Amino acid sequence: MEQIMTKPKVLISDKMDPNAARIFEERGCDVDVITGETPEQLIARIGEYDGLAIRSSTTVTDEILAAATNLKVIGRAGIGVDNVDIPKASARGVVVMNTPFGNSITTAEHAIAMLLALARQIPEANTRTQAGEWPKKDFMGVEVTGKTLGLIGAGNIGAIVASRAQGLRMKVIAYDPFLTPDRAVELGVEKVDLGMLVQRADFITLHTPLTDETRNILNRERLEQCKPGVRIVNCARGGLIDELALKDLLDSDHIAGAALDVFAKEPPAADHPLFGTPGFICTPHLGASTTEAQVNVALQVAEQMADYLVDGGVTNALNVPSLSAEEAPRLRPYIALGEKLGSLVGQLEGPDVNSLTIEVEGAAAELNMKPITAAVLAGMMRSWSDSINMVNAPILAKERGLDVREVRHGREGNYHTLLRVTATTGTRKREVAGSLFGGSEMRLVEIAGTRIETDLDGHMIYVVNEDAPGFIGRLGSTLGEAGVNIGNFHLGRRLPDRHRGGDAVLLLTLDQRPTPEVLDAICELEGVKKVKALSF
Ligand SMILES: NC(=O)C1=CN([C@@H]2O[C@H](COP(=O)(O)OP(=O)(O)OC[C@H]3O[C@@H](n4cnc5c(N)ncnc54)[C@H](O)[C@@H]3O)[C@@H](O)[C@H]2O)C=CC1
Ligand SMILES: O=C(O)C(=O)COP(=O)(O)O
Repeated sequence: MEQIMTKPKVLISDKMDPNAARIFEERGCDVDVITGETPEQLIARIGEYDGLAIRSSTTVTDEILAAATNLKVIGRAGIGVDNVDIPKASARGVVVMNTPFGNSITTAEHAIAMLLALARQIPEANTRTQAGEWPKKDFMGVEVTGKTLGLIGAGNIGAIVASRAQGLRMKVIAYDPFLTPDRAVELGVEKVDLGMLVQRADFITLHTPLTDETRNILNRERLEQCKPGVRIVNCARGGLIDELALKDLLDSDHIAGAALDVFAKEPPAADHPLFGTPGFICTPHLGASTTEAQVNVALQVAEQMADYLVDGGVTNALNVPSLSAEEAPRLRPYIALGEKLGSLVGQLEGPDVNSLTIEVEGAAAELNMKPITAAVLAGMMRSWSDSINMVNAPILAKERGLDVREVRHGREGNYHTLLRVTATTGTRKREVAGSLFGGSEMRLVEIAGTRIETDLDGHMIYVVNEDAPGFIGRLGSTLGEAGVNIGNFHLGRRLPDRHRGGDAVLLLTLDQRPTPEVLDAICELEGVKKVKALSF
């Protein structure tokens, strides 16, 4: 996908294992590690970077993205990406990727640690014992063996928590609308709805992302429905539980204990209502904080971001399809060809295009089409408006209601490999086709039903004229008189019969951009039906 020719520059804006910076350097990126900045400081700095590597302390807002004029990729060394405005990043053409597995064991272990800490009130017992007391009679815990654990969210972390809890001889029930019955059997958990979960669980642990659907999933009403004496662990995201309701229900002893690693606002205010509440314990978003997990996510995020910035490979992106670093070099010439063909139809037809068909044939039919389609769309839409790239082009195309079709032909054609783009407006249909010669050199091979063979490069003029003797001479003189030198000249007659006296198509490469006067003069030549200046 996007490949940059100069050395890519990456900013690491959150505390990250030093392996990340090492990998960036080894992969040929310049890297700065500047943590703890205010949003204003980040806005002032971000414009110079191609990549931004973060954890949860940097919030990437639209204001930051607006200032990030060179940014191509945001890499989250971790899982949750609720601190990144992904729709805005996509609209601005920035890839957002995370490391979906690197810290999952560590986070699951933290949830289990919190669960046991709640069951045996370890934090408070520790504090008071170290303060010189011997408060043995004040602490009566509960066993977890035989108790029911309710999982809200049974994805990667939830599944690990389930297996660890089963090791502790707990019965695990799970609420997750995307959990299939087969997967539930595989995990050894009973799938239940949320109402059932809160009624039955002795312990509840949350492992969902924070989304519009999950925000306040444990709201006051749900918390009130919980089994009296329930203990709740949240090592997922603040915002999943109503913190004030939690405080009230801890105070009334309806909830026996709550352990939060995450808060709705981080860091929480020093006078947060839950602080000091009996039965409440917390950690400062430490779920992912083990040496092992931090090395994992640092290595992975740096490799993934470097793959994208250096080779165009895309892994674990949340807003574009994946493209392996091995696939990227094979696709690169097709991406260049797709962009040029897209640009050609975009310049010829303008923004009235309402449907686009992209066909691949021969060697191209073996490839992943998504990046090629994205390249055609980017090439086409960039000819009408700025700041469009392969990341935001498919989204913008969808927003404008463009009908995009992909067709993969198994048939043998005239070319070893072929990419055909057909753009339709309300009144016209424009078809162009291109191939790669020698595996990588792009050629336009068909336009307006005419076989032709040219590169699309620099300043060009497209002319359709009645095929009659003397025309080429007159055209050459018109350009010569205007002091415009012709670099290349390609001529073809319209298919299918290519008969004399029909229309001819000319594509000329010029050494300079033709002025409007030159284009007018060509328009006035006898037999000219269409003239269009193009630039690539
Ligand atoms: N405290 C910490 O330091 C860490 C926190 N996390 C948090 O943990 C979350 C979960 O991580 P993973 O398990 O790796 O993600 P995952 O994507 O593998 O699993 C999330 C699960 O939530 C389920 N889900 C989605 N919407 C739901 C809903 N409305 N109700 C119930 N379930 C729903 C999904 O189906 C999925 O199975 C992350 O999104 C992140 O916010 C992750 C790592 C560290
Ligand atoms: O990976 C996640 O989702 C986490 O919440 C970990 O956050 P952190 O990288 O420790 O700031």
